[in-house]
Amino acid sequence: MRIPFTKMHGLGNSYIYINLFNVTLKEEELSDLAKELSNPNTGIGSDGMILITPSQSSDVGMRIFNKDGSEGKTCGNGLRCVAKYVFENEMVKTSIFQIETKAGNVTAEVHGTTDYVESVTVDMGVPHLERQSIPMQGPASDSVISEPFDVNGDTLQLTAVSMGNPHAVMFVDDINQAPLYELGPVMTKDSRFSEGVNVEFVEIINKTEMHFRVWERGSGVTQACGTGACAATVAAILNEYAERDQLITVHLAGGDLFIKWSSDGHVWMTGAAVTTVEGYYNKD
Ligand SMILES: N[C@H](CCC[C@H](N)C(=O)O)C(=O)O
Repeated sequence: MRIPFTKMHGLGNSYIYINLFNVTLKEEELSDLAKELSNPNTGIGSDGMILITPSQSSDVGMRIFNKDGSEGKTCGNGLRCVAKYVFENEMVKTSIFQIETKAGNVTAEVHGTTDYVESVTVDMGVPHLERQSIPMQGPASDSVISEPFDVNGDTLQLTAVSMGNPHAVMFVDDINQAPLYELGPVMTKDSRFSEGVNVEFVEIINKTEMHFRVWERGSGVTQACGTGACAATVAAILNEYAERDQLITVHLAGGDLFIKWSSDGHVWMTGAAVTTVEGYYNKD
């Protein structure tokens, strides 16, 4: 079976995009297909697979699968690339439109033309802080803001934020010393996070800038994580390192994202989206 695909990335966080307006895939095959396409040796190579789907409630829908075949609920870098793709392919008629995700519908605005969309702004909605929304073990309505979290013999100060997917944010003095590889794989599977967690380390530079690194649930270390950058900005503001309504520059390994947690509660993310490959994948 020849499957048409587009490989795109947001700051180096790459996915293989399949447009289900043109292709039919079996639900039971999706997890294995994501693993297969993500494999750099026998597949195409990416952090996972993203499906562009018809939607009853929005202009289009998006589903994200991690490298290990697990399905996430949303994806910031993915949303920007989906917005670029559907606008450039004239699947939507306006530069502002809705995208349905498993974490709810979001509004995207593309910057550019149908010939070339350079960047995209997405209203990522309202973050959720209660343990039950992360989800995280403990009193359901409590939030977790710089709370002690014992792991691997260390006690870390952890802030938990859901952007529709779960994030554990820790602040460090030097991002280059962040224990990403030591703690990422352990925390992402810690039983206190019943659905796993995306693990982020942040070094505050000043009130409007931070360094950021991520170990993603289901994909490991990636170059960037859009929902993670949103979660890190919310965590920085909750810990009074930054302020609401300010545009925060998040320096990720793959580049910069511009995030604002506005006083109406919504988190706004702006950043690049790049198409690198279009082709056909020969599936046995
Ligand atoms: N890279 C994505 C996040 C994927 C999240 C996924 N790892 C999960 O929640 O399982 C982003 O740009 O937001």
